Amino acid sequence: MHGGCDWMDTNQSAEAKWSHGKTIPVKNVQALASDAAELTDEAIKRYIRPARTSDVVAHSGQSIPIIDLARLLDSQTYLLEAAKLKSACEEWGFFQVQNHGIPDTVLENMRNNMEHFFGLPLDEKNKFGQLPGDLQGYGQAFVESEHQTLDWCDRLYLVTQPPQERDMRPWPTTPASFRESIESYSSELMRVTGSLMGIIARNLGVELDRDTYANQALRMTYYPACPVAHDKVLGISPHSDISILTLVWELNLVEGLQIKRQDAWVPVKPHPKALVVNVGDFLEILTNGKYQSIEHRVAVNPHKERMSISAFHLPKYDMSVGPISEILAGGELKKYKTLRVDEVAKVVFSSKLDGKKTKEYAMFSV
Ligand SMILES: O=C(O)CCC(=O)C(=O)O
Ligand SMILES: [Fe+2]
Repeated sequence: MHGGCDWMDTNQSAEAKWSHGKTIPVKNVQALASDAAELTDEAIKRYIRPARTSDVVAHSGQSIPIIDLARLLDSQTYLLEAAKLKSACEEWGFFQVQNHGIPDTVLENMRNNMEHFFGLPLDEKNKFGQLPGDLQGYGQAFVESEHQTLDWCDRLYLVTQPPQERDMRPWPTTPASFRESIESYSSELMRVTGSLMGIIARNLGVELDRDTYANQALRMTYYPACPVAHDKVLGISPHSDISILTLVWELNLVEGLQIKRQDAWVPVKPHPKALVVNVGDFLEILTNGKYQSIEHRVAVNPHKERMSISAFHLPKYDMSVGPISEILAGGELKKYKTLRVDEVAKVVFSSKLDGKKTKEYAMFSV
């Protein structure tokens, strides 16, 4: 094949991969929230959740473990820090990573560009909006019905790695340095993920092919302040991530993320120098449940907007993932089916966020 045909083929295959998830378009939340007079009971009724008994927020001072990447990479301190990582994966499924080595300039550029982008007028942001049938771009996700409760956030979602999977159309060109910032941020996060996954594999006593975490997508989320009924509204519904590993940067340090632990919601305090890392569903499947993905959600703030970037690292889409035989103890049965990654993605990306969806789908029934 030559010239134009090559380009078309590449473009079509990127589109085909991402058209397997779908979402119903809904109103922009930032625009709704920006006009106090607009925030009538009628306007926000689609965001209001029925009260739930499991809504206890733990304020007992529990906080997720902190892992130091520099200590993990230093042979003098490796053993102790790797043991901490092992227990964080087994006992919590969530931890913070400090000393990740991402240059301050990379983080600052990304923060400035993201703030600038979300501050643009709606029609400017919509130039990079989702097209029908595509999840990438500026918009929303996980809306499967006209009746479901909606999340109080807007998102910019982009497939970033490997580079040949990129569709550049929804990558913003305003501000001018945004694409370059995304590129640098994305490769730094790939490096951190590679280091963590190397040690996670050693802790598990297995070899993990890099293809297992070769795909990366960034979800940049903007949660407007919610001056009315903020205690009945959520920024993101309870869910676990489909990924192998997710790395979240709470870039303006506003609280909101809460993780489910022993039936209470534990707030995660943003740390200025750390990334929040969580075990995803595919890592749970690979480890036959030794490491579990944890349900989490985001609460909204009545006065402050919140911004975060989630970097999802996933296996290549044409891979099949199931429990790794080498980590099954003698006689241990596989609890999860072996499924193609793109098939699981299709189910998860076309339905509303609702608890541990992948697990329901992938687990053998007992
Ligand atoms: O905003 C956050 O802190 C977390 C967002 C999240 O859970 C997600 O994007 O899957
Ligand atoms: Fe998440």
